[in-house]
Amino acid sequence: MSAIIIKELTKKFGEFTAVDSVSFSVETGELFGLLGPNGAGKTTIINMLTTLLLPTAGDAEIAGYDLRRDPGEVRNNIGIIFQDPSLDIGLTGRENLEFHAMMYNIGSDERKIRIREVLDVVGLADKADILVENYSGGMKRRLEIARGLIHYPKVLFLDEPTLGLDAQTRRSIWNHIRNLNRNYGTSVILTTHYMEEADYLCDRIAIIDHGKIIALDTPSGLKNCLRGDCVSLTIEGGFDLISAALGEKEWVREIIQNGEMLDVIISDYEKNIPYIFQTAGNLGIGISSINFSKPSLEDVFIQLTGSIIREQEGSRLSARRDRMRRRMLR
Ligand SMILES: Nc1ncnc2c1ncn2[C@@H]1O[C@H](COP(=O)(O)OP(=O)(O)OP(=O)(O)O)[C@@H](O)[C@H]1O
Repeated sequence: MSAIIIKELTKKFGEFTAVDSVSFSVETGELFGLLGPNGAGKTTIINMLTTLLLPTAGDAEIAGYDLRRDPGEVRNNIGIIFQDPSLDIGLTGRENLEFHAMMYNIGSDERKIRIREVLDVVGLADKADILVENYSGGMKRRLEIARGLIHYPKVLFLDEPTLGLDAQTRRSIWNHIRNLNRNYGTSVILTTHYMEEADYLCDRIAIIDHGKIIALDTPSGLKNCLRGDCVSLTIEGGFDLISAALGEKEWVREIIQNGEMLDVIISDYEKNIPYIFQTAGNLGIGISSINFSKPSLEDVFIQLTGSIIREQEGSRLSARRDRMRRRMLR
């Protein structure tokens, strides 16, 4: 059964189309990612699916309930963790959870059980009685996740769950999201513009740009659509010899010489890389350095949109990595 079914969902703000006839389904128990740059339309999709925003056109079913006909039942069956923190920092973690559980009419005994349970899921049991104003950014995020779980939602929406957090905290949040998905079977739909996050966490990813889905697949399915892995060798001469020898192999897709470097685009590198060494050795060609890169989701995004995710435009990639990437994408 599908946790979410979306049919041609559209949102216009005046003349501007923020979400343009988007259709996809999320299976029960799936961890599904909406990946795209700032302004792509991810939050607008989440806001429509969580009944915060009326669609201009299209339909959706969430946890078996129709978005337009049963918005109340949709709300009862979902949890939402927003981009902007919405905790009461003057209360303790436990008090925040108490308050939220009461809003869902969860009785006092059951409340205690559930609060203990969700605190365990996010690893905050020993910090529950500290004021939230003394929590770190990562702890606040984890408390928000715990709060979103308190009424046992069938579907959990996470809008940029690790925005602005450091790498270590981000990884810890990822593990908590994975655990709750595995242990509770909660279907999760999250938005992110972090490629690594989508790759690490999601069973499937929809890449969104300018309000449209431009690709939808598993992370490996998305990456496999590219040309192959790039092995970049620095060798001391013998380019023609080694190119001819490697060029006979069916797993070699392309060989490009660039100064002292030879870029070999191959499939199945784990299996085939020893053969490259062996060939060079047999021909008496010395390899002074070797570099290897697999296609990343960022490469997929570049191929699909012709640009890197806009937030990352400022970060400079090394010339070599850039060059290798272009080889893989051609
Ligand atoms: N209430 C609104 N009125 C007018 N335009 C809006 C409104 N809400 C969003 N938009 C526009 O719709 C587009 C999609 O915005 P949205 O917030 O969904 O993008 P996003 O992919 O979630 O980006 P981010 O990663 O920055 O959150 C943007 O161009 C945004 O400016």
